[in-house]
Amino acid sequence: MFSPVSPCTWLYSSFPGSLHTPETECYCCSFDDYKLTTEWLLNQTNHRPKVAVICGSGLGLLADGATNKQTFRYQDIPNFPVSTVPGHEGCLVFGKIEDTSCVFMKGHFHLYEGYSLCQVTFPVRIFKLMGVESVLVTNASGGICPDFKVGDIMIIKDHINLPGFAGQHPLCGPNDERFGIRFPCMSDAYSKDLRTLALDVGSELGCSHFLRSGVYCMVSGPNFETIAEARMLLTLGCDSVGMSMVPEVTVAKHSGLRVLGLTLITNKVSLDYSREEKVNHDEVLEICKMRAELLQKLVTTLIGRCQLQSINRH
Ligand SMILES: O=P(O)(O)O[C@@H]1C[C@H](O)[C@@H](CO)O1
Ligand code: HPA
Repeated sequence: MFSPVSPCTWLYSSFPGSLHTPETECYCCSFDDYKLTTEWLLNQTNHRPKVAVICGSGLGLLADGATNKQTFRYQDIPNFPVSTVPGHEGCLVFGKIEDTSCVFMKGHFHLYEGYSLCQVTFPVRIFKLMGVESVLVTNASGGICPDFKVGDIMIIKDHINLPGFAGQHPLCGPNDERFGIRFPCMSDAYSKDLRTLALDVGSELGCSHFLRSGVYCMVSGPNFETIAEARMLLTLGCDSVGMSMVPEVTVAKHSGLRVLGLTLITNKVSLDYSREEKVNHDEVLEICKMRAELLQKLVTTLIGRCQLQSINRH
């Protein structure tokens, strides 16, 4: 739709229009904001990523499988929000998986941190402008489906955008046709080819018994669900619930990126008033740590296989 911007030589000593300031609470990013950040990054790195991996809570280790790495802290990248949640390191890592040039977000942003959805999804449009074609989004979530176990990995086949129903939607506001159309179709947000590939790779790696497929629901957080809310989500057809991912997926799909979503079931959501266990973020991070190595293997194998099957190329 538009050609990637060429690298500029201008170096930033300050970041005019920075999104970090409190007065930009309801900030809506302009095309120039995206362009400025893209040009800055293209000027700082020789990597030209085709795949972006967004690492959710405690999953930054996914970047460790890459070679020839180059790292930027979010606070050093013009216009980038910064991570405020434990388990989100807050840096962008460029590197290679086999022959595929990738960019990893070690940590992403949430509505509950006080960021606007424009800020939450800001990196996705930067990736698009840099030439990325596929986005692999990962996060942690609670299992609603009674069959799910802690440690299961759910391949997302669809989502429910609960904040979107209440007007918290990343595509609200003027539509920029340079990114995508006003009314994008979301019925195929998660690429069928990539989901099939993930299942195949998972079975090759011997993890079929904890690989699931299902519907993810986003809530705003930051509190975990009440039992009545959890029961409502079960009735609505949700298999898991979390506090992220849907805005990034929506913006990625809007701009024609291919999407794969993987969510790690870190806890079972209470559906029963007699259940004693109480979920907390430390437990979420603990399960992420337990599964990180396997998820890393799954992600790196998938990226290598994508290249072989040319799934990255449209
Ligand atoms: O960034 P993700 O969605 O993986 O983080 C989950 C949701 C909350 O941020 C946090 C709750 O423990 O983990
Ligand atoms: O149970 C949960 N609910 C919402 N978000 C989550 N992220 C990890 N676990 C959960």
